[in-house]
Amino acid sequence: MDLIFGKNKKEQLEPVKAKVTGRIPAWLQGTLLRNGPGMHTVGETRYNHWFDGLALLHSFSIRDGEVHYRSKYLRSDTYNANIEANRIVVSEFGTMAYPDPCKNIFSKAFSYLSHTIPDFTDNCLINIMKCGDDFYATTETNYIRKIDPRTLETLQKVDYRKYVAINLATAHPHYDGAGNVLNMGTSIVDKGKTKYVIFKIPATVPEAKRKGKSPLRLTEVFCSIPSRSLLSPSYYHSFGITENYVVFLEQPFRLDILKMATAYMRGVSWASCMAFHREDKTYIHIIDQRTGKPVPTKFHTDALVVFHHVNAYEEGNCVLFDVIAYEDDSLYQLFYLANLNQDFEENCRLTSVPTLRRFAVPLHVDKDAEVGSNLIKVASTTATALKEKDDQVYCQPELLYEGLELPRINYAHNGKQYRYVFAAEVQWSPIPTKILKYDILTKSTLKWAEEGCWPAEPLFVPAPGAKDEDDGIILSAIVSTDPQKLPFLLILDAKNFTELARASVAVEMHLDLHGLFIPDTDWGAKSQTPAEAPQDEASDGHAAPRA
Ligand SMILES: CC1=C(/C=C/C(C)=C/C=C/C(C)=C/C=O)C(C)(C)CCC1
Ligand SMILES: [Fe+2]
Repeated sequence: MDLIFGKNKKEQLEPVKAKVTGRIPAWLQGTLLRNGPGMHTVGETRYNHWFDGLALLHSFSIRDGEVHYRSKYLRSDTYNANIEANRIVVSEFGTMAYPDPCKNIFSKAFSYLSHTIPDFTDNCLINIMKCGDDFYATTETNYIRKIDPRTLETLQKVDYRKYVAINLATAHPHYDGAGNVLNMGTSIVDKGKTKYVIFKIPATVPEAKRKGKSPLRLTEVFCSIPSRSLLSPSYYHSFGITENYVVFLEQPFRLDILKMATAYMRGVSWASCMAFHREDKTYIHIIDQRTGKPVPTKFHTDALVVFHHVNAYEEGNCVLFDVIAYEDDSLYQLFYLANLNQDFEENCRLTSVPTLRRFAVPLHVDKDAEVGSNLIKVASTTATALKEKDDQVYCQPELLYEGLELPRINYAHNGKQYRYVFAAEVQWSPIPTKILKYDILTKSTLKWAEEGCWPAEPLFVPAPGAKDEDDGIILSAIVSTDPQKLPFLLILDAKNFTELARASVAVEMHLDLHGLFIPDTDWGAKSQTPAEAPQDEASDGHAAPRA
C-alpha cells in the first residue's frame, strides 16, 4: 500500500507518449488535468496524513487518437520552502510543522502569541478551478495557485483575502452557464462575526474595467450567513446549486477556532482542531441566488458528514439535493498514513459507508400545515420534510445507493434535473475498486472493474451534439497494485460502460483527487506561453521561479 499512498512520486516533466489499445473517439481532443498529493516525505520528515502530500499535477493530452502524459509538482511557496530546508517546514491538514528560524518566508507570519491563526499553506493539492481563461490549483485555505494547463508550470500565488473576507474556501467551486465561478468560504479571524460567505467571480472582465485584468478583482459577495456558533464554524468541502438556489449544509463537523489559534503553540495539527458532534443537528441553508437571502424557514436533519454534493435541482416548489453522506467523520481518520500500510485492510474500515442520499426541502411552508405532516408532494422521491411545532422543518433523506464516493455528473445538468451519477465504488474501506454508473430513475448500476486496479474519480465528457445525458465518455486514471501492470487512462463509453480504449504509460503515477477536462476548443483567445504572459495584477508577486 505504501507503494500507492506513501511513496514519493517522480515527476514526468517531458511529455511521454502512451501506448493506446482500442480506439479513442476522434472527437475527443483536449487535456485531462488532475491534481492530488504526490510527495509525503521531505528529507527525513514525514507527513502524517495523505491529504498533506505536496500537490502533483498531471495531465493527459488527447489528440488524434494519441495520448501524452506529463506530471509536475506544484512549485508552491510551501514546496519551495520544504525543498530548500530539506524537511517539512509548512503545516498541512494533519501535520504541524515548524519553520526554519533563520530563513523562511513563513516565519514572519507566525504571530501565534497574539491569538491569530498562522498563515496557511499554498500547497493546492485538491482540485483545478477554471476562472475566465485562467486555471488554478485549489485547496481549502485562502490561497490558490495559477497554473499553466499546458506545461503544468506554477504561476502566481493568489490570496482570496485580497478580494473577499474569507480564510478558508472550498476546492469545489461551481460554474454557471456563462462560466462565472460560484464558491463559498468561511471567515474565521473576525471572532465576533464568524460567517460563511458565498461569492461569485465573473468569467470575463468588461472592456471598461480592463485595467485590473484579473476577474478576481471583480469578485462579488452575494450572501453571508452567520455561523451558528461563532467559535466553531462548520467544516464543509463542497456545496450545491440549483438554477435559483444555493444549498449549504451547516454540519456538526466543526472547526474549533480557539484550538486553531493555539495549535501551533501546542504542537498539534489543524485536523485535531476539528470534531464531529454526533449529538447535534445538521442545518440546511437554502439561499435564493436572485435576492442573496436565505429562505427564512429553518430546515434541519440528523447529524451527518458530507464531503461531496452530487447535484441539486428544483421540482414542484421544492429543492431536491443529492449528497454522499456519512454518519461520522471516520473518512478523515482513515487517511492517516500510519493506517495506510500493509495492515490496511484491517486498519481502514470505515465505521459508516458513504451513501448517496436525496433530500427534499419545501420552498414554501404552509403556515397552517399540521405539525407532523409531510410537506413534500413530489412523487419522484420518498424523502420527507416534516413540519415541527416551532415552524422548523425536519428533513429525512431517501437512501439511493450505498458505497460510493468521488461523484461526478454530466455538468450540463448541474442544477437541473438529472439521471446519472458517475462515481467510484467504495465499501468499508476508502479505496475505490470499481467505477460506477448509477441510474437514479431505474436505481440500476453499471460497473467497471479490473483485478488490482484502483480507479480515480470518473470524469464525464459529453460527445459533440450529445442528446442523451449519458452521450459521452468517462475518463479515469487507473493505478494498479500489481507492479507488472502500467498505470493507464481508461476511456469508457458512458452509455454502456464498455471500454473504448486505454492509454498505458510507463511512469510512476499517483492516485489523484480531482480535476477537469479542457476541450481543445476551450483554450480561448489567449494562447501565450507562460513566458509571454504578462504578470497579472491579481498576483501577490510570488511567481515561482521558472525551472
Ligand atoms: C490546511 C488546512 C485545512 C486543509 C484541509 C484539507 C487539505 C482538506 C482536504 C480534504 C479532502 C481532500 C477531502 C476529500 O474528500 C483546513 C482543515 C481546511 C483548515 C486549516 C488549514
Ligand atoms: Fe473533493
